[in-house]
Amino acid sequence: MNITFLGGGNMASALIGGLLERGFAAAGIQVIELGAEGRERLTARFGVRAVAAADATALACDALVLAVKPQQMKAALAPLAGRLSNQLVISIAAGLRLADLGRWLGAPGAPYTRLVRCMPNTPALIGAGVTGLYADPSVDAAGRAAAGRILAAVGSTVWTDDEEQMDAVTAISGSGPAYVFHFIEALEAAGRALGFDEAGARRLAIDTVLGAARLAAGSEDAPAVLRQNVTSKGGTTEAALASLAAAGWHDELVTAVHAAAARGRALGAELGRD
Ligand SMILES: NC(=O)C1=CN([C@@H]2O[C@H](COP(=O)(O)OP(=O)(O)OC[C@H]3O[C@@H](n4cnc5c(N)ncnc54)[C@H](OP(=O)(O)O)[C@@H]3O)[C@@H](O)[C@H]2O)C=CC1
Ligand SMILES: O=C(O)[C@@H]1CCC=N1
Repeated sequence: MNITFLGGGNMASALIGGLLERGFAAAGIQVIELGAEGRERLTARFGVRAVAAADATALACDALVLAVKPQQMKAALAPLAGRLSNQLVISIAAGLRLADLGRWLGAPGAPYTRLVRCMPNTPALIGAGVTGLYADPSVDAAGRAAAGRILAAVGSTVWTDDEEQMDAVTAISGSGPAYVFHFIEALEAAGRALGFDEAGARRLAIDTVLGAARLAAGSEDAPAVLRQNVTSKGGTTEAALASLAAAGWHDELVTAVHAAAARGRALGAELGRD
């Protein structure tokens, strides 16, 4: 499979690194990247062909991965409009709907429909991402399998057959690493306040999150059961959880995820208007 990336920033680099590690050949990967520095970095790091604009060689691919910022997408797709034959187009952009991407990519009156919308996350950088995927109903099983293979190179995959759920995926797992990093920051700050130096507090915080996530991933017990296993009657955890409950922490996090999903929907509506 030959893959071309439109945009060669953070997420494209994560995906390319994962694909190469999984045995995809560098010769089968190209990147269309505006920045000269970015192009040099991509070629030096991955040995892939990087070009400033979509030439015929870049478009002679099986899959085109759209990896520019949502706000950059319409302008980035303009030079491609009406030039695609049957390439599978995979967007990783937050918010943007397939109908709008298809309109921007197609010829007048003939929207492009061989489209898959995905939402990976930054742990993809170390092959530990999770990606939600939604395919236009016209995409055949081979197209879905190809998209799944590309994203599986950087972690696990979860399909949905409802495009609206992609805003939920974005809010839960796309943005999710930021919530976890924020949690680590708070645990580290607490460690500092309780007398540890930065390195010690950070080690305790990060390894706690890492260990708990690995335990949850490998356990048949639900996270609530694992939490109860830590919580001794009349003990320290119970005191902390009571304090979190009084602060409404659980509900606040649910509200925050709703805010992210709403922002994804609004972004799609705003950017898709024209
Ligand atoms: N960051 C995250 O956690 C996640 C991001 N995403 C999505 O991934 C996409 C990419 O995000 P990210 O990698 O963080 O962004 P980056 O800004 O790191 O990468 C985008 C790249 O595209 C380049 N670019 C801009 N316009 C064009 C163009 N017309 N033609 C070619 N290249 C262009 C940019 O160059 P320049 O810098 O010069 O503008 C930049 O190098 C976004 O749509 C985002 O919603 C998805 C999941 C998680
Ligand atoms: O914050 C954002 O909009 C992007 C999408 C998911 C993670 N980062």
